[in-house]
This record gives sequence, C-alpha cells and structure tokens, in this order.
Amino acid sequence: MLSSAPALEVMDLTRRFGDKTAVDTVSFVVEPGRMTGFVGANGAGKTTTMRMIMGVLAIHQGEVRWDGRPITNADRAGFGYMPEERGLYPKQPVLDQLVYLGQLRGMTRRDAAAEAAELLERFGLGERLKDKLEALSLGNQQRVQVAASLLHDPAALILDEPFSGLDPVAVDSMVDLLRERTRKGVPVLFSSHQLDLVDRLCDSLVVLAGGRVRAAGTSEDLRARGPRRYRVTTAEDAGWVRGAAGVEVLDVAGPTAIVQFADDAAREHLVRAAAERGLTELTAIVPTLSEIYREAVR
Ligand SMILES: Nc1ncnc2c1ncn2[C@@H]1O[C@H](COP(=O)(O)OP(=O)(O)OP(=O)(O)O)[C@@H](O)[C@H]1O
Repeated sequence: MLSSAPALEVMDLTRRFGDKTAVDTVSFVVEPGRMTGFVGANGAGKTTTMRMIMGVLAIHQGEVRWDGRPITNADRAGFGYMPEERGLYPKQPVLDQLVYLGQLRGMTRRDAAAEAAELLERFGLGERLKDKLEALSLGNQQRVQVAASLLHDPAALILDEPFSGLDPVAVDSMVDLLRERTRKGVPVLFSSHQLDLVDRLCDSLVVLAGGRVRAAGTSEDLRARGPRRYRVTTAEDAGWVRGAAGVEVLDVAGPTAIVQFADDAAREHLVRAAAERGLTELTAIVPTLSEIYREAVR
C-alpha cells in the first residue's frame, strides 16, 4: 500500500427524500489501497451514498473529503464510477464507446483505444470490439461497464454492484483488475449483496442498515470485535453444554459444540466443566465478514 496515496472520507453524510431520511449521518473512510465492501439490505442507502460521493445527487448535510480536504468536481472526474443505472449506449460499438469515454477523461484517441482494447481483452471480449453493446449478453455488457470505469488510471473507484451478473471467470478477472489498482494505492469502494465475494475480497467493510452505519472498519478489527465463538469438544456427548449459565449454544454435533459466551466468567466456568468431561479441544472461531454483517443488521 502507498501510504502517501489519498483517502476518501465520508463525514456525516445525510440525504432525505421528502420526509424519509435515506442516508443518515453516515461516516466512514475508504483507505488508500484498500478494497472496501459496502453492504446492506435493499434500500439501506448504498446507492444514495455513492451518488453523493460522486456529486450526482445533492448532499443535504455532511461532506465528502478527498486527500484531507473537501472533494471537488475535478477530483471526481478522475475517479472511476460504475453507477447503478449503467449508462452506456446500446446501439454503439463497444470499443468506440470506451474510446469516447477515455477521450472525455482527457486521453488521446490512440491511448484510449489501446487501453480499452487491453481491458476488453482481459475480460474475454477481444473478439467483440466492433459489436454493438446490445448484441452482447447482459453479463458481457456488465464486463464492458466495468472496463469503462477502469479506463484512464482512476484515482479512486466507486462501484455500485460491479459483480452482479458476472460469471465466476469474469469475477476473477475483475478481482485481478481491482487488486492491481489497490496495489497502486487506489481506494476502492464497491457495493455487493454477494457475501461470499465480500468475504473473499474485502480489506475493510462498511455495513449500512436503514441509512445508518451499523459497523465499519478493517476486516481484522471487525473480526477481532466480532462475536467470540468457540468449538468445544470433550469425551462425552456435547448435550451437557445446554443449560450452562451465560452460554449460548449455536450447534451441537456428537461430542462437539459451538458456543458463544456472555462474558469471561461464563467461559471459565464452561472450560472447568469441560475439563471434568475430558476436554480435547477449545478453539476460538474467527467470524467471517458475512457473519459480522448478519450480526450487525440483526
Ligand atoms: N430518487 C429517489 N426518490 C425517492 N426515494 C429514493 C430515491 N432514491 C432512493 N430513494 C430511497 O432511499 C432509500 C435508499 O435507497 P438506495 O437505492 O440508496 O438503497 P440501496 O442500499 O442502494 O439498495 P439496493 O441494494 O436495493 O440497491 C430507499 O428507501 C429508496 O426508496
């Protein structure tokens, strides 16, 4: 990670639609070089937040900061943005539109064509450069959208559900391309409902529910703060763990139980009881990010 690369900060961001507050004093940081997953149920406020970051929707309160100061439209012009409403032209050939977009972002025609062709090639669309967008399958159209957001070396990436509709091979190409960017210090914010991908990809996570941040931080911090679960195995059937004070039993299978303790005293008590039954295993289970998400929105 390049520590000198800028961070994107969202501070107290608020947006109302009529009397509904869709985004309510939302704050988080997308650190340079970190892949930050933005998760939350339908209607949680992810798209609205991203639109405010990109300046396509007015901010009612709070601010977006880039590189330690209020963001400008010139900063935003250097970002790669994949909006929810995809916005490429169905009737235009794939390569032509990417070249056009590259030129809008200040690239020469030649550079834009070279970079667009390379990105499309990496997405397996090297043979489709002259096809109209509408002639491509939805998943392939999505690949073109992704390529559009990556043109011209973006300073930050704001991607609204970039993985939806992509097959596993396209997901892998996309992950490689995004990792290349984060290695250069680019902050990446992407929303997704695919928690398995979020687990696999994220360095940081922001969980939104009802327009508010429920959890935010690096994966390591969130995992350390997440529910402390243990696997306990003794020589006996694990049914005995049921009814122990301060112990929530999440699963029992033969001699093994998965438990969560209310506090340290409950844990010590159970360990003593387990020792009397021939304790063979007591392992802390590190929560996955999807478990942290589920816990946060419960
Ligand atoms: N232009 C609008 N006018 C009125 N209400 C809106 C508008 N845009 C969003 N909303 C409302 O704001 C809330 C947040 O919507 P938003 O699209 O940001 O959620 P989201 O987390 O992106 O959801 P999804 O996962 O379904 O894309 C919802 O209740 C939505 O109905």
